[in-house]
Amino acid sequence: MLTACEFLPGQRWLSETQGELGLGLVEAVEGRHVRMAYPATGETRLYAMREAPLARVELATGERIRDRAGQALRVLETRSHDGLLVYRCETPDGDVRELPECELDDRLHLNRPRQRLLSGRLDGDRWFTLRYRTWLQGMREADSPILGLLGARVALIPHQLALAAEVAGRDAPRVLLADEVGLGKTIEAGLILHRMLLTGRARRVLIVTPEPLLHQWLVEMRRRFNLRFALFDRGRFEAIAESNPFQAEQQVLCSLDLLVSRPDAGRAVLDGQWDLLVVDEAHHLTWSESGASPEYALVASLAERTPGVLLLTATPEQLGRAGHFGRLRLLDPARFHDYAAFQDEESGYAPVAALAARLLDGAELSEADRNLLRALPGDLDGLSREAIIEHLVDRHGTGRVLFRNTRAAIHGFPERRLLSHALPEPDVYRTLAADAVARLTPERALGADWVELDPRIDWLIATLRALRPAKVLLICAHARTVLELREALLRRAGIHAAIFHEGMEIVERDRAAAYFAAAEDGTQILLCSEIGSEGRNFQFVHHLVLFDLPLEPDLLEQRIGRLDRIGQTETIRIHVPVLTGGPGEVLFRWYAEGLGAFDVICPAASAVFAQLRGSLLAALEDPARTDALLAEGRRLTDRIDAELSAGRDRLLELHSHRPAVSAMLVETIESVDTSGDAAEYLRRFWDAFGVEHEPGPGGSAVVRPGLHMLHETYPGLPEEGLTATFARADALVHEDREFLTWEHPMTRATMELLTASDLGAAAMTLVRDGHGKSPTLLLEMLYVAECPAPPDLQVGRFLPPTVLRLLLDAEGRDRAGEIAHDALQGECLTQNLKLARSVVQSQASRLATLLKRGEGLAHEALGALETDALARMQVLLGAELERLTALARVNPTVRPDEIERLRTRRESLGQALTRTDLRLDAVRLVVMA
Ligand SMILES: Nc1ncnc2c1ncn2[C@@H]1O[C@H](COP(=O)(O)OP(=O)(O)OP(=O)(O)O)[C@@H](O)[C@H]1O
Repeated sequence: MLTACEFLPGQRWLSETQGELGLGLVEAVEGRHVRMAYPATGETRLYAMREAPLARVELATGERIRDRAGQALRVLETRSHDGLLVYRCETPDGDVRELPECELDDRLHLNRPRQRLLSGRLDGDRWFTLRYRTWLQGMREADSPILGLLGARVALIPHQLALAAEVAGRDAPRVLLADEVGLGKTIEAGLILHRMLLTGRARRVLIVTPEPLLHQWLVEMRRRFNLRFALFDRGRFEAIAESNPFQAEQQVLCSLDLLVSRPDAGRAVLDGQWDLLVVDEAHHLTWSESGASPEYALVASLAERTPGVLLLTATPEQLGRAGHFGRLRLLDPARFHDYAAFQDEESGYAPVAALAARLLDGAELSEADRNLLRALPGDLDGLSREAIIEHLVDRHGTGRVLFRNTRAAIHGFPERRLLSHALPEPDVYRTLAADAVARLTPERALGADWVELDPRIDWLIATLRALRPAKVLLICAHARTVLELREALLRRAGIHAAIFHEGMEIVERDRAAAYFAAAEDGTQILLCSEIGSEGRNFQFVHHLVLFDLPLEPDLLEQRIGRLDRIGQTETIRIHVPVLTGGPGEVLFRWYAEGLGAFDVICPAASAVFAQLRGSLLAALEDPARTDALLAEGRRLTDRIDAELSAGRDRLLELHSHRPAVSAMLVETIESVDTSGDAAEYLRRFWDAFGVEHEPGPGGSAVVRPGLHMLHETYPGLPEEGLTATFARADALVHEDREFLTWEHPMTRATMELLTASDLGAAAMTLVRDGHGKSPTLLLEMLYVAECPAPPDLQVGRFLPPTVLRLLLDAEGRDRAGEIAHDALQGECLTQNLKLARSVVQSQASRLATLLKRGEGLAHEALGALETDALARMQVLLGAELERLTALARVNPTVRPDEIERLRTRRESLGQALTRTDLRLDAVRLVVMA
């Protein structure tokens, strides 16, 4: 609002005749004169107080402004102290601060649609239309099920989308993502955090990974989600002078090793005030009833003080069930406090899972099923089959905390083929190695000479030659073996190999991976140690050599998972050189015949291993026991497989993948992808703004800064320009092209640029509809209702910034329902200011009446909007609360604090939703002639 009042030094005023001077600042009052400084232009003016063409600047609640440092703010409240104004403002991050008026941005353009229209300061018609579309798009996104999922550069893989939507929809999710290796846990975590960031639910995010995976995460977050994480290694940690370096960044990626090995880093990270913690390869966090590793202890402390926690592991039971329990305990210590009780509980899931499965298959229910249904807590009578299944899945087991998708449930994965090669075990291996386990990697007992007598070397050379030019990944247990193998291949056969092991710096490893991946002059083989290759992506390779075999079945799965992952297009050939007659052969047969773990993933493997570990070790020492071991292994595998698929795993599978939900998500994203809306919006904006764009190769667009752009720069557009695509398929193939969607930072900055400025706030159009009578007027008004609230309340789900469009005819009737905005396209009168101004002058009093009438109508509509939003919020949160409370009675994985948070949220939302701001955002005069 601009008001008249007395002049005082420090006040801000605006020149009514020379708006281009920027905001004025009263420097001094000298007798009857006032001296006004205009810091934006460096000018000073002296005015006679009585006739100064100046208007006092007093901002209204809800106005978007900036301070001198450029920080974007929204006004929450205005207070006056001795004639000077202080604004209470909110930053986009939800922080609240005070801003004295003298700190206002000197270049502040006040968005005054009314004044602009009446003074004939008009923008092009297309800006008005863009403005309207921007608000409409914001409303569309607010409660969209695909928010955060749409803009990721990923193929639409159903189980990932459903999982991400479910987890990101929770208040402070704490879950273990345990999909089988290579099914996309990193992508799932990325989708979850992308949505949480876009909705404001998370701002400070910490990702902790093993050191070798740091760079891969950095790249995946950047290229797939446009998220720029700050990578903290030792150097960076030391280089930041702040007392807590982690406070310097909002999104941080760092290694668990750094946090554990440096006490100062560990302390600092605990003070980081994170909203969301992601821990990759969480099976490294070891726990047993008698103690925990330092890594575990650190993550436990972090998890205790961070509301959202995502733990990722493909092998949740690596190192046993106790470790698995320990990881669940990190997520919810209150629920998982007693290991024995946990084990008991798990054994009770089978009948419930069987019932859920029968319901799912549409089978007739037996009397026993019905009895079980009746015996289960909660009133299931009268519910549909789908609803009963949902209840069963939701209310039993670790369902809400643990997600595990399997290849068996997802389908469409390529096959694996085992190619074993029997080789004689050299005599010296038998005598030198300390015991049978040591003989599994016998070369370690010998010096570097082993390469001269080990038959696996010649076999490897011959195999590589036969497979040439196909790429081959070799994995073995030890880094030393990797180094010696490389040398032997070079010396004996002139074969260059890239290497990858835990002793290498991250940069060296990335270079090696790139050297191997290069299609033309890359190496044929990459030699990896066990740890060195964990979590890495090598799906472009189809041949895997297991130079030795690990004792732990989960490690075998991790190894095969380097190739057997999303994106693998061919049958995977697994080559195993087997040293016959010794423990190597026993272990090979154990995997091949006992567990059947080469051809497909063996879900029972870790449980069978835990039970038969002693027999396996005995057979390694004494191969004569092998047949008995294998028979026992097969029997146990079959039994556990059957139990798992009937019980725990079936429940897990039903809960981890909801086909109906994922189908809806895929369909919705595809329809937005194919609508071309975002492309059309951006192109219109670029044309209006002066950004150059032209068709590029293969349907792409080449975008460059134009010579006469409205502003000097355009957000996210480098001087040299960029190539962009609007097509998902194209974006997946051409990673060098920006994937422009509604969620891309460039699109979001464009939308912000429009709504935060006054572009298109006043416009005038001449529509010639040939009615032959004297011209008539229509006044189109866009009101925006905004509900100020901290971002984590997510008020936008119920009342997003909402545009109310009014179209008043000369008699003040609202015709918006009859005449759409798009139907009123005509001749923009911006170019003919003389005509525009004469229309305004001649209609000034009618316009004033219409504007007033519009305000009344908009306020009426606002009341309805608030009532409606409140009712929807009560219904939705009420149902969520009811569900959680009911769930808590039967399934203790629901944490009491979850329920409490939801309750508090409902209350705060109830208050916030009655404090909506309403303002006129834009106005357009349509002359019908
Ligand atoms: N939706 C997707 N679109 C495109 N690529 C994907 C998608 N999901 C996964 N991928 C690719 O598949 C591979 C495996 O994904 P990811 O690394 O997320 O799996 P993971 O389950 O974390 O694997 P690991 O168990 O080895 O840690 C990666 O190369 C990833 O980029």
